[in-house]
Amino acid sequence: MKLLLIKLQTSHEIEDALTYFSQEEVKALGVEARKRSDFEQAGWANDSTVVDFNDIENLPEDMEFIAYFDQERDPDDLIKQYKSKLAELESYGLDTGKKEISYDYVQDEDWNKVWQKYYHVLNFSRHLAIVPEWENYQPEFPDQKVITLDPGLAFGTGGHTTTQLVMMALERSLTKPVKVLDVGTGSGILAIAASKLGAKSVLATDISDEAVTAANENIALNKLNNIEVIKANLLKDVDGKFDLILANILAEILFDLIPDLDKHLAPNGKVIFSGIDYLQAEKVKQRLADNGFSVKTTMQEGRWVCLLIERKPD
Ligand SMILES: C[S@@+](CC[C@H](N)C(=O)[O-])C[C@H]1O[C@@H](n2cnc3c(N)ncnc32)[C@H](O)[C@@H]1O
Repeated sequence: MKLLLIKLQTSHEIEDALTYFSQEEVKALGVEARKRSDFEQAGWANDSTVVDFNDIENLPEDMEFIAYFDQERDPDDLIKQYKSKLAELESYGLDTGKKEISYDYVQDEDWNKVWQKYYHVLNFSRHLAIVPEWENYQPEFPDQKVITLDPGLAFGTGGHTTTQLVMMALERSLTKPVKVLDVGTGSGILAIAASKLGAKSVLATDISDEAVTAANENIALNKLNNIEVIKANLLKDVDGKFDLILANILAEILFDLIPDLDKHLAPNGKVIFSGIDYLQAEKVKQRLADNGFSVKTTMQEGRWVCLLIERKPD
């Protein structure tokens, strides 16, 4: 089987936005970014190494972004969607670079190698490490929890800033064994992190069948028996109340979730929202305030904002 590659010559400034768009909106199987600065830094980091740029094949002017798709997808339609995304990002004042878009096909075997080449151990924090199924890792601390992961087709390798912000917020918020709800679980990474950090039980939901399958596989890989995965649209098919609700989904989707939060949040419950572009953070905070919630902590890395939320005091 072959894979379709959509290649963009663009600017490193929009790597996160393109990654999110590719995985969330046009459902790429995976993405890869080749940045000129990575090669330059390789030279600076090892001062005995001389990096001859002429030796690097197709060295991008700034960043080459590649998104991988099933060969059945229509390249012209995808190019149209990427063009309109670039125009939208440009309208926010972002640098979109050369904006050249082309497509190509590669054999699937090559893709598998690429996939594995780009996912490595993430020694994330004092308490968590994310380890691809095909790598070996010895924890840096005897009690560091290891999350074994094969992200498959679902979002959530641990590499994305929005996921990492939730993992940090989880470490801060999970101070006792409580009931957790992970909305939009993707690969299951946050549900697994919550369970390994001591949650009593976790309900993980996703609207996508691929995500439900990937999450169940990853839960089995990690031998956890306190996580249930269901297919659901936000909180619509969810029963019960939870002490901690996590949702790493785009702001547009979080807006639909906010009105149902109160019904599913236990007394003294907490909520963690991520996936919010900083340009939309104030709007999300306002919507939360209108629904009886207040933001206790705001975390930001690059463009991405993560909110730690509680009910407004009476
Ligand atoms: C950005 S990914 C987050 C994955 C993972 N939780 C992480 O933090 O890495 C968002 C996930 O939300 C899911 N999703 C999108 N809209 C949804 C909805 N209306 N209801 C439930 N899940 C949804 C997507 O399928 C995707 O798996």
